[in-house]
Amino acid sequence: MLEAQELACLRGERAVFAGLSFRLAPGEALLLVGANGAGKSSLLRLLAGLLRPAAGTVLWDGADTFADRAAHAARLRYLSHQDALKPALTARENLAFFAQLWGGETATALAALDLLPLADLPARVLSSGQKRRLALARLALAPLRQPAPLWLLDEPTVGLDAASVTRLGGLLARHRATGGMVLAATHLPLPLPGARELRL
Ligand SMILES: Nc1ncnc2c1ncn2[C@@H]1O[C@H](COP(=O)(O)OP(=O)(O)OP(=O)(O)O)[C@@H](O)[C@H]1O
Repeated sequence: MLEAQELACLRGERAVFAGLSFRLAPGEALLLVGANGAGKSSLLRLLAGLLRPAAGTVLWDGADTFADRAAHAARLRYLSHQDALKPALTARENLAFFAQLWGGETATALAALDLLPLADLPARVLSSGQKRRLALARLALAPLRQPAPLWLLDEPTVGLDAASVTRLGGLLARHRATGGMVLAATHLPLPLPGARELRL
């Protein structure tokens, strides 16, 4: 169970949000919506442990996530709005790096986002939607050794074609069916049936 209690966020000198509380149980999904600058990306960074709240706490099964940042990092996958790819490495090599860290099958993950035909191209030559698919393919590594129940996704569908959005929808559904949780910031429709909405 993830629980945010009375969170406040400061960026620079500016208060972005305050008094934010919510809970997320296994299998649930939360869509973060709101205007540009409302604080959606900031909230995801805060939940990922990359930014400290100005006030309030983030709890995992009742324990403060900042008390053991390594344990928290190991239970989550954070996809920022940047794709975080090494341009000189091929698509397969980019994913293999994360497979070594987390476990999971590179070929299976490539197939999940229909990237096998592009697997041996350097990431720098991929189109922007193809790069986004490669970033998302990390979610499909599905390692048994170190499963990550909490997925934090910042604008995951930007640049994706309709077929890729459907593939991502399948990935999200399978994750939730096995007790995974999803928090996604988006301005676009996202295939997350039954998701609650948190407006910032
Ligand atoms: N490193 C930073 N230093 C100072 N202010 C920042 C920093 N990062 C973000 N901000 C400010 O924090 C506020 C929230 O930004 P954030 O990126 O969380 O918004 P968002 O809701 O994700 O926006 P968008 O819909 O445009 O992606 C904005 O006003 C932004 O200018």
